[in-house]
Amino acid sequence: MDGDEFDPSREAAVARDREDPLAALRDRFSLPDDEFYMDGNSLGPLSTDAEESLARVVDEWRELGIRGWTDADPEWFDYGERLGARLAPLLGADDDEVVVTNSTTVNIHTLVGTFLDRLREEGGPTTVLANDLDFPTDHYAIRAQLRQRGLDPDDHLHLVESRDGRTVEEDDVVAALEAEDVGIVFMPSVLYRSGQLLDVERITEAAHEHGAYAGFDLAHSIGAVDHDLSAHGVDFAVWCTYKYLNAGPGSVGGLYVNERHFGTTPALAGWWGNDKETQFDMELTYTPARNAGAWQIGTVHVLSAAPLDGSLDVFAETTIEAVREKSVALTDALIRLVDERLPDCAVGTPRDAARRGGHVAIEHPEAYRVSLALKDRGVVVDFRQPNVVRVCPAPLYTSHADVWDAVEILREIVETEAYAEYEPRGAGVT
Ligand SMILES: Cc1ncc(COP(=O)(O)O)c(C=O)c1O
Ligand SMILES: Nc1ccccc1C(=O)C[C@H](N)C(=O)O
Repeated sequence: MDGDEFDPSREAAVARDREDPLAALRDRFSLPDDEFYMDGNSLGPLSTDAEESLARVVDEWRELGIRGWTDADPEWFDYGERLGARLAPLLGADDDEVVVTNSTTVNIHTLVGTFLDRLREEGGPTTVLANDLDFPTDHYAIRAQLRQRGLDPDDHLHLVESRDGRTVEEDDVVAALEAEDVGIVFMPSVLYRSGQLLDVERITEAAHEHGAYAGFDLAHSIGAVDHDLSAHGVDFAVWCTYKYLNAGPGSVGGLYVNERHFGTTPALAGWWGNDKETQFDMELTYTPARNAGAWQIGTVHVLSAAPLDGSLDVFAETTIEAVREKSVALTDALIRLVDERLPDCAVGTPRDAARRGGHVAIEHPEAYRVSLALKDRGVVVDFRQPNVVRVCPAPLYTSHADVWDAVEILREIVETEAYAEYEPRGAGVT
């Protein structure tokens, strides 16, 4: 972050918005005028485009019934592959390396399982390297896959430990690869709490130098950060589509498999991953598709994939590089405003844009109650244990003025201790 010439005034924020090439896209989203929606890193908002693509499938279901598999436009039979190809430019991948299928967690199961099986065949180490700040579901899935192969997860899941409780040093990932026999490095692109962006290229290179496979959970970067998975030689990746891709609650996830692994038998096989040419021959022998589609399991979830189709029409009006550029500008402004105006809060997100994803972790000892006070005042954010308010100025629908106004509301809550009126945290979704 350059230390110079940031004008913290609201007028300057409005002036930045006037120069914003993405400003018009905001109108595509259903967002109340009196609300600041800063939780798109958890659940993106509805766009008219997503609503239309969902309505289209419902109409086709009504009008075509079973014929929709072949006669719908687009046909449902290869809905997952087609959406995968539409996502490929956001990932720096070839069309057939990407498929929209399953949930992130299921995709971790099948891909970590697949590469553990490969390692066994190759006689490599069946150990997975993750980190101690991961989103829990990643560990649950990895540990379950190890257990299913008779491997003790306490011995076979190794964790890189964070030095500061916020970030993971790539140097420590490399050091772990040097010190231990690792079979699979599985890391997030962006840490869900602090928003740190890890160096996917460096981790992949280091993994390969040490004979390990490199897989990534892109849940917090897809749609906000540009990727170059194929150029970096990443082995596999997974993500969800309900955050920055705005495809709706529980929308279908996605996965990437590098083309050099095509033909590998998926750990969780099912007929939807069979070669499309022979799928309806109903052979009892499974023939994996020669593309990422092989990692599908059962029938494509057309209704919960449909909103993504429309959502990608919004992305098609810009480039992921332009989206990333605006995202960096917004998070930069947010961090500077917190520094300038909120002396009682700390920023838990790296200040170097190259190490930052699309959201900012604002730390305060009363973060939970602060998040409730913010929501009550129309600033939709979330709280993450133990002291983080996550604020996500998602670039497709957030302006610099929104960021300025949200910081002002936060300043007032913190300065007047307005959070004191709220109950401490109990159970439930935060
Ligand atoms: C890094 C990460 N992985 C996975 C998930 C969730 O996976 P799923 O969509 O399977 O619930 C989340 C958020 O819920 C996440 O932040
Ligand atoms: N899928 C959800 C369902 C309900 C509430 C939150 C989520 C999230 O996605 C949380 C998010 N992954 C996080 O980074 O905390």
